[in-house]
Amino acid sequence: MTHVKVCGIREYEHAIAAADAGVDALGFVFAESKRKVSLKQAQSISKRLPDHVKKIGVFVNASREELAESYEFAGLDFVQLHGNESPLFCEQLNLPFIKAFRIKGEDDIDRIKEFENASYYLLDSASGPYQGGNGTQFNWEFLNEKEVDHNKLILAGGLNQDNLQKAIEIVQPTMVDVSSGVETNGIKDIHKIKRFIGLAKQF
Ligand SMILES: O=C(O)c1ccccc1NCC(=O)[C@H](O)[C@H](O)COP(=O)(O)O
Repeated sequence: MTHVKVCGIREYEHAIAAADAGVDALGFVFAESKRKVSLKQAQSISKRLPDHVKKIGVFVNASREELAESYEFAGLDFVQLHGNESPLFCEQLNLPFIKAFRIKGEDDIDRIKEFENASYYLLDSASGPYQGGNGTQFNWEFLNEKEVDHNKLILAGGLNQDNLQKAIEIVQPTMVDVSSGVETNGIKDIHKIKRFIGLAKQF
């Protein structure tokens, strides 16, 4: 069964609806974004959620100090790194981390090898103006010839209820990540969240 992460959570009612529908992880964006939350907002949501739902903080080129403080303050289980964080920076972090990769071509997938101590690798699209959450898809076929540990693979980028089944069949990730695909007019939509989670759990 494929695990599900819903990213860009800003409201408790969306978080608890996702938790009740069986979500495995929720993402709080601390980087510059229309989905940005404060540490206090994230903490207030995070502490009311069940322990089995993993809380993930999303960052772009944050300092070690910011990552460590945010991890503690907001009760995070992982930090998710969407910037140019180097393998050395990640190795010395001493926090459970997910490294995000923006995939333009097959070669971008080879960079995963440099981050062996990542808990997960999140593959996202490179198209769109932001470092993540663009609602755009990359070519999943790029993974075809690659030796990647699928138990550590999170697929992101433009997923929605219409392309989810095909995405899971082609990529076989351990987890799928969605943000734009469960929004209506830029706001999380509880019906879409529930439908997406229910669908992912069938595969
Ligand atoms: O969601 C954002 O606004 C964001 C901004 C800056 C860095 C990362 C961001 N999101 C990270 C995620 O994990 C998203 O869920 C992922 O990029 C997929 O988003 P989408 O294509 O909208 O489903």
